[in-house]
Amino acid sequence: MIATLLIQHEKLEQLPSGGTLSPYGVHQKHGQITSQALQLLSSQRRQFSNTYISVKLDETSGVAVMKLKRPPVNSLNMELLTEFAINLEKLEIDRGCRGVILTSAVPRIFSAGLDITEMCGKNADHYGEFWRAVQEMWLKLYGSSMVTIAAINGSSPAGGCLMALSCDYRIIANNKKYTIGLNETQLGIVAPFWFKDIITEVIGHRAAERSLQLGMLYSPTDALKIGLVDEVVAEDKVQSTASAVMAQWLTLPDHARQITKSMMRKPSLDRLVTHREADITNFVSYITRDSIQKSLQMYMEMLKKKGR
Ligand SMILES: CCCCCCCC/C=C\C/C=C/C(=O)SCCNC(=O)CCNC(=O)[C@H](O)C(C)(C)COP(=O)(O)OP(=O)(O)OC[C@H]1O[C@@H](n2cnc3c(N)ncnc32)[C@H](O)[C@@H]1OP(=O)(O)O
Repeated sequence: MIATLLIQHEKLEQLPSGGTLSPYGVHQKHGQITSQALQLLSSQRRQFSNTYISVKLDETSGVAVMKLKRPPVNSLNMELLTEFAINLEKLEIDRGCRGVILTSAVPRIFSAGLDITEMCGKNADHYGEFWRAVQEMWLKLYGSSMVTIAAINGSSPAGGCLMALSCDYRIIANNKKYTIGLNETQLGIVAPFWFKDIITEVIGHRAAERSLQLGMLYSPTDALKIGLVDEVVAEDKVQSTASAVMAQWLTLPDHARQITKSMMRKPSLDRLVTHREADITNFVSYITRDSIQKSLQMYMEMLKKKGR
């Protein structure tokens, strides 16, 4: 028992921020074994935090709450994406964790999507690396065997919406100021095929086509109408509803639910895995076009003007 706890604890040790998946073996910390064991036995919660992600795992329920914490808008830069993938992988291999609630620590924003500055004025190698990190985040989240619930406590455009769409269930706060959707065309860019596939899976072909062509951002109630979210609840009930829904989902045997989830999601995952390198090449050649760089720069300027 103690040995198992030790292994789990060491798997969940805080990693250096901004790092890549590093081996964090079970034999690293012999000297601390006794105090770690005692600490673990007296506590039902484990927490770890990187620069842009914090995780709290409740060992009693087996549910982790993962929060994005990159003010002002949780835009997804390379470091955040990398930390996200590492933390999710750590939870994935932790037997004590069966479900993850994804939410934001930044008031009024779930995530503003991909960090546009990562896609402007950089070189091709950078864009390639960035896109690989975006793919990795999605493969890990969409492909997770855990129950994943998005507790959407703020606006969630583009890549933020993709994250929410990749979860098993979406709960959004009832606030007209919050919007959610894949608005890429409004930036003058195209949503990648796997963004398109996932929104189509969730809301159906007709709604997805309209939504994607017009780059639509929906209020919570409109998002509910088209099935982009599963539930709209009062702002102060988002987390408790997420916990209640999670508890319900966790009443099912993991094995049956996981295989079912995998059957449903495998075709989309396989499509990206098979075409991963081509997708990166395509992204790099697209994003380096002068016209696309200009569109993104203009969009950033518009955002900055609006903020003044
Ligand atoms: C042929 C086929 C080829 C296929 C190739 C595919 C290529 C496709 C590539 C990429 C897909 C793109 C996905 C994306 O996710 S792009 C990002 C889209 N995101 C948005 O449009 C959201 C933009 N932001 C907002 O609408 C708002 O900021 C808000 C609603 C999220 C929050 O509003 P508010 O609270 O009023 O904050 P501000 O607008 O004042 O913003 C504060 C601060 O943050 C900066 N900022 C906002 N969003 C981003 C972002 N996504 N990236 C970087 N920075 C962002 C904003 O500029 C302000 O900065 P400041 O003025 O310096 O303070």
